[in-house]
Amino acid sequence: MPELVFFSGTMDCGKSTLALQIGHNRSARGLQGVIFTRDDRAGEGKLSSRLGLVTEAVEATEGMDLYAYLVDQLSKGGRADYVIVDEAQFLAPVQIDQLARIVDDLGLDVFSFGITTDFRTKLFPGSQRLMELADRIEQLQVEALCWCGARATHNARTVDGHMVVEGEQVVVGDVNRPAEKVGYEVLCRRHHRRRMTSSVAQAGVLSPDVLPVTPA
Ligand SMILES: Nc1ncnc2c1ncn2[C@@H]1O[C@H](COP(=O)(O)OP(=O)(O)O)[C@@H](O)[C@H]1O
Ligand SMILES: Cc1cn([C@H]2C[C@H](O)[C@@H](COP(=O)(O)O)O2)c(=O)[nH]c1=O
Repeated sequence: MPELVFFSGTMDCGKSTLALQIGHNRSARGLQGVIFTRDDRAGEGKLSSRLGLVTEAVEATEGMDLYAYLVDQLSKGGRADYVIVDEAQFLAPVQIDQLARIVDDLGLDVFSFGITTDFRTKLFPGSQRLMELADRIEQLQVEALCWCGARATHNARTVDGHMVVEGEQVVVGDVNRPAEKVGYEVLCRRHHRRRMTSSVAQAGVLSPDVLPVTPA
C-alpha cells in the first residue's frame, strides 16, 4: 500500500540526508521520483544536506497545487514512481492534503521531511497537517545533541548567541552561524525553557559570579 510518511526531527538531525538516500536507492533501481522542496538554504529548486550533497528539486511555491503538478506531469507522458518532499514544514496545510491525494488517488509513496516545531515550540501548520494525515510518522534515529549532551528536542533561534522568542515564524537559516548573525541552535527542552544556549552557558562558566569561592 502506498504511504504518506512524515520523517520528523529537529534541525540538523539528518532529514535531508535521508531524503537524498531514499531518492538515490530508488533511482539506483530504475525508479523515477519527483522531488519537491521549499526555501532550502542552498537556494530555489535545491535539496541540500550538510554532508555536502545536493540535488535538483521542484520548488513548491506558495499556492502551487502539488497534486495537479503530478497529474500534469503524468498526463504529458512523464513518469513518477514516488515523491519526496523536503522542508515540508513550510508547506501550507492544503498542500499536505494534496500530498495525501497523491498517495490515495495516484498510488504513489510520498516521503516527507521536516521539523515539527518552530523556535517558539509551536507546530508549523504544514507539520501539524502532516501529523494529522500521515500514515506513518518516523523520528530520525541519529539524534542531534544539545550542548549539555542530552538529546536535542527543540529548535532555538539565536541572535548574538542569545535565544530570541519573538519574530516571524519563517526565517530561513542555519545552525553554527557566527555569533553575531541570526541563527539556530538545537537544545534539549530544559535548556530551551531556560533559554540557555551554548554561548550563554559558556559565558556562565566564565562569569566571576559562578567561579568557586575559595574559603578564607
Ligand atoms: N562533517 C561531517 N561529518 C559527518 N557528519 C556530518 C558532518 N556534517 C554534518 N554531518 C551530519 O549531517 C547531519 C545534518 O544533516 P542534514 O541532512 O543537513 O540535516 P537536516 O536536514 O535534518 O537539517 C548532522 O546531524 C550530522 O550527523
Ligand atoms: C526553528 C525554525 C527554523 N526555521 C527554518 C530554518 C531552516 O531554514 C529550516 C530548517 O531546515 P533544516 O534543514 O531542518 O535545518 O527552517 C524557521 O524558518 N523558523 C523556525 O522557527
